[in-house]
Amino acid sequence: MRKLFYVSTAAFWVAVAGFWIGDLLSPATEPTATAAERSIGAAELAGHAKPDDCWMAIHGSVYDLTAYLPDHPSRPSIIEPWCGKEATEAYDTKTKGRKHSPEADALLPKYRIGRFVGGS
Ligand code: HEM
Repeated sequence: MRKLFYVSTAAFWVAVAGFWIGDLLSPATEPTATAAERSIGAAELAGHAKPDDCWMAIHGSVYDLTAYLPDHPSRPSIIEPWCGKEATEAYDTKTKGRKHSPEADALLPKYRIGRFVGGS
């Protein structure tokens, strides 16, 4: 009888320690990037239509290109009119039927600020 008492007491504390350690090891619940993604409509986009505050919607994403504009290789007058606008076609053609390079595509994620939910 005494043996049964010792064994069950030990089993109880092993179980308590197991739950405690399991809780410590489980990952903390943090909001995911997807949950935190901003949805941006055409009206909000249009509020950022200046070279010193320039957002564009390209292929369903919104980019804040303010910091990039001074580095863009074209004349400013070619890219700046697209600030605040849905600019997929301009991006895909450079306004003269030529695609941007893969290097240009690779720059985009750095400036992404959300998902475009407005019409084009
Ligand atoms: C949406 C409006 C845009 C227009 C109208 C536009 C237009 C142009 C033009 C005319 C050139 C120079 C001539 C040429 O290479 O053919 C150029 C080059 C370039 N643009 Fe844009 N651009 C736009 C947006 C962007 C964005 C958002 C990025 C990247 C964040 C970008 C990155 C580049 C790069 C890296 C080049 C050098 C050539 C290449 O890699 O294709 N552009 N763009």
